[in-house]
Amino acid sequence: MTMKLKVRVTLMVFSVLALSVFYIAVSKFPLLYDGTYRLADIQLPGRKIVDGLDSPHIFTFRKRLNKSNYSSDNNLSLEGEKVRHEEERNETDFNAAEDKNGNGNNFGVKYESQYKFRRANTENNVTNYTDPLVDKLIQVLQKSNGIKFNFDKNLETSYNTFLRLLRKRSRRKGPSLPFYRTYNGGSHMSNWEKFQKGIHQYGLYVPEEPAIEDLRKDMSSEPIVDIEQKEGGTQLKLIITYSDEGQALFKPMRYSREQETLPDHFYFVDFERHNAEIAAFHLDKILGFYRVPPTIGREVNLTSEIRKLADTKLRKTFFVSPAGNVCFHGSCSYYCDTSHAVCGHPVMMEGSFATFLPPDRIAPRKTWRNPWKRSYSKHRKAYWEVYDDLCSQVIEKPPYNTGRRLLDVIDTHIFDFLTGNMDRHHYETFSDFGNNTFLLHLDNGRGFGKAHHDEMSILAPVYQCCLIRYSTFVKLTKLYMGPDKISDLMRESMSTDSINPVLTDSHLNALDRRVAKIVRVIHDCIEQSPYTDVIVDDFF
Ligand SMILES: Nc1ncnc2c1ncn2[C@@H]1O[C@H](COP(=O)(O)OP(=O)(O)OP(=O)(O)O)[C@@H](O)[C@H]1O
Ligand SMILES: [Mn+2]
Repeated sequence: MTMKLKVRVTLMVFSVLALSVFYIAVSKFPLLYDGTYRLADIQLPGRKIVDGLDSPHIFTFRKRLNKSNYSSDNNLSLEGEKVRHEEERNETDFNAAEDKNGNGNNFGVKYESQYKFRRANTENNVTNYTDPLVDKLIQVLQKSNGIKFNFDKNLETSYNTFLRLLRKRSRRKGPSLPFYRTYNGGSHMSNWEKFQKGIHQYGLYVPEEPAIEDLRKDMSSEPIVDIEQKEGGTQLKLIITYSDEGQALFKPMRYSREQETLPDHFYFVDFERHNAEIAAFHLDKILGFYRVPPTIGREVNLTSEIRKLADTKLRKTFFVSPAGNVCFHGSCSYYCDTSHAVCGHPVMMEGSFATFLPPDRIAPRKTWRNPWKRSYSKHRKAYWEVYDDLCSQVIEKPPYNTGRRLLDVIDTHIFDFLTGNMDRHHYETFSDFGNNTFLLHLDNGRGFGKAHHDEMSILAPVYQCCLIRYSTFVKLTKLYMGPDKISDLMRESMSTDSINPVLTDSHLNALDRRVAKIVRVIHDCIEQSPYTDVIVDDFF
């Protein structure tokens, strides 16, 4: 036999072998491969069917939209739009859609009804959430790819070790901001400078960087030397300057930890919670995202630390309430009048302090409209709340048609589902890093408002796209399986904050429950399509 013929025969034998292995795998695990799967076919049980984009139904709907002034969502103007809150104030119907009865369909509620959890270990107020279908998914994944999904082998491994091993396999650090590449801050670099210098293409910081913990300590102890009201935004915020010239964004405490969002309040009239901002930092870090600026809690003396440094305009808004507490309301576009004042007890007030990002001239940021933005109207639903095919439109358009962006938006929604934040109208990126960069998770104050309710609709990008980043999936599955639960990791991580306990036990417990629910949504997706189409690495 000639050499050429030998190669050919070997190749043929291999192909036959590979085909038979594939055939056996498919017949044994039908769950794992469904050759008929297309993105447009995604249909979760109990939810309204939306056929492909060419469906006459959708077509008629589009026409109706185009005739009206609802069209903003339809054009998918996804780039660079500035944050606008006119929607809230004027209740215009930006990004809105209406079903035939004028109510919209809340898929989240329908989705909810399908969950049946088995609760175990209810001692010490601790609840484990298990779902037999999630357990089955984990077994199936392990059988089909024991290297990628080696959960049983890691059964005893702590979550933090698991995270470290996972990070070893991925890009950990990218290039830093151009301004900081050559900057070495002279003889002494403060921790906030080290933080800013450490911002890189794939995250705000790396967890190994000691300056992050030191910066958090600085923010809770450094004397405050200047304050200024933050322009823009809807709620009162102050820019704090410390004696080492570092700056932080201060959000005052309005609620006690136990105060839940009022049942009749929409997400867009809910006050922000300072503890939600702090908890969001810890949650983001535990999830290995590193997309929330380091944030701490601190008690300030309203008279000697704030009023003393206020300019005349801000000082005029300070007063003593009938209860004898020092209050102020500042001036802003929305919640800044006597009836929305924030008050100390009697002069001390808790707040959240988030490290300031580098200013625009050093690190300009780009603001993007979230494709799954809500309607910000009490009468209307957003398009994606009524129809299920938004993802197939988004996935066609830059920057979602390539690179990491869509997976990042899905991560953001998973993060928001865990905190219960429905207020992700926009997100920001650093312009210098282009499109292949992480999304900043700023403005998390509307999370942790309802401990006993899980808002499934926040997961819409997950169940409408049926996509999740591999690393996010295995982290959540690890948290589901233990031994470390997300509630315990959060409790531990937040224990050093000076306003500890940051979250009530009910909110911590909710995190465990929500982790199980996310993995269950992924199970439902994999029931419809091959797991390799659902659990993906950065793609395209
Ligand atoms: N850590 C930070 N450093 C620098 N700028 C920040 C930081 N956090 C937030 N910002 C900026 O401040 C603006 C307002 O902050 P935030 O969104 O938290 O307040 P808000 O009152 O909820 O605003 P909005 O009503 O627009 O949602 C944001 O658009 C963001 O660009
Ligand atoms: Mn906001």
